[in-house]
Amino acid sequence: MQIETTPLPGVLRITPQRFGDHRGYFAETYSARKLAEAGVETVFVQDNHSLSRRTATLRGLHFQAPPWAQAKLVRCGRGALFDVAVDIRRGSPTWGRWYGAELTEANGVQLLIPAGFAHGFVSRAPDTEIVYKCSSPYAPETEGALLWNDPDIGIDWGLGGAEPVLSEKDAAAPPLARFESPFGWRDAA
Ligand SMILES: Cc1cn([C@H]2C[C@H](O)[C@@H](COP(=O)(O)OP(=O)(O)O[C@H]3O[C@H](C)C(=O)[C@H](O)[C@H]3O)O2)c(=O)[nH]c1=O
Repeated sequence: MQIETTPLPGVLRITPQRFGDHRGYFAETYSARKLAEAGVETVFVQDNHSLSRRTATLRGLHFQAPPWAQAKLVRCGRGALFDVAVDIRRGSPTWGRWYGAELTEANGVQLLIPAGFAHGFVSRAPDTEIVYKCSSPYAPETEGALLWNDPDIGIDWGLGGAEPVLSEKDAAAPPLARFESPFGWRDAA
């Protein structure tokens, strides 16, 4: 399992080892022991799985506020997606900065996104399935959202001019300028 830092401190890029043979491949997609060896002690309590039927389906930017803030370990189970994390911790030196990576079933790459970051992704193939572990259970009363195409964040989703498929909630999310973050820079997750 390769665990690498990214240009956005706190967000990690994880690539599990794949053992290929004539049948296909095997990979440990989550290992508490290997993450702990790399200093990652996050305890996950819920697995999520969503299917996005159409290419350019965009879900995000979402988070849950404390005390139900969620760190996420994200991977693509089928198809391809571009996964994005945005630092929304007030006072953080990287406030409002984003990092994205292409996660595909073929590359097996994962992102570990700490609590205090908003998360979103856009599908890059039909019938794309995202699978991710969360460090807190679903708490809808603490859910928040940030506008996916806020120019002050400036995410390049790689849409190539395609109109994204959005939920009503996501289309109406506030931009950073009108956003009250529940996260402080040094808040515990
Ligand atoms: C997130 C969640 C949702 N639900 C139910 C609530 C709705 O009836 C239905 C769809 O929920 P939603 O439209 O919020 O799903 P997404 O737009 O994919 O939201 C997720 O997308 C971004 C990328 C995330 O990182 C979050 O996990 C989450 O916000 O699933 C649950 O029952 N449990 C849950 O943990």
